[in-house]
Amino acid sequence: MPTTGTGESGVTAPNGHWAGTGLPEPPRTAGGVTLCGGCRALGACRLGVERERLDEGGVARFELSCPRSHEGGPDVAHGGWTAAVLDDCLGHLPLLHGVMSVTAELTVSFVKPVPVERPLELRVWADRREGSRWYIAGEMTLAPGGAVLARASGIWVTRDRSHYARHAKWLAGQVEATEGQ
Ligand SMILES: CCCCCCCC(=O)SCCNC(=O)CCNC(=O)[C@H](O)C(C)(C)COP(=O)(O)OP(=O)(O)OC[C@H]1O[C@@H](n2cnc3c(N)ncnc32)[C@H](O)[C@@H]1OP(=O)(O)O
Repeated sequence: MPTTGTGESGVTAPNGHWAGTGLPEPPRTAGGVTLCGGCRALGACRLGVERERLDEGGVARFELSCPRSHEGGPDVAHGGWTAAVLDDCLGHLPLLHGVMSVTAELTVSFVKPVPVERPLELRVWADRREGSRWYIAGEMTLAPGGAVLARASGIWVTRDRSHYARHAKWLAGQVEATEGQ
């Protein structure tokens, strides 16, 4: 992934394009975390993902912790945080292969309460690929000891650059149709 250097925030400014999409590469933090639209202004992942990498076996590994701002019950994560971070990290597996995709289905098992502000790990792998569909699974564990806290699996569908333009066109059509009512 070509880059133009690292700014003061540690976020690497991209100058390349995702293979096959024509879309600009998203920026990455010093920890290698690809930033989505909402996190770019902050220069950090708001879900608390600190590091990400692809290991030799093709498994994506993440270091993270649940920020206090996502506390649900006392000292434990809101389930919405757990689902969101699993969606985000599972979707980063195609990204780490230079492929853009969107979540089509996601199933989450909440195995144990997730403590806030504790080091966590997440492993993500592809069970199989069929055409444009990636069948991805992952497991969140407590960093010391490796107790499983949550599991997720789902389907990601690869997209090309027309995805968002197509959406904008579809939305404009919906708005136009309701304005005429
Ligand atoms: C770091 C940067 C990260 C950036 C990536 C972030 C990734 C995410 O956040 S993903 C967000 C959550 N997921 C989504 O928004 C996906 C929404 N769903 C979809 O786009 C589609 O259902 C999708 C692509 C999964 C379906 O794919 P596929 O199964 O191949 O079905 P396909 O036959 O092409 O389309 C199914 C329906 O969706 C519609 N559709 C597909 N793509 C689009 C689109 N871009 N715009 C509008 N409608 C669309 C089709 O027209 C069709 O509609 P209908 O049933 O009425 O004919």
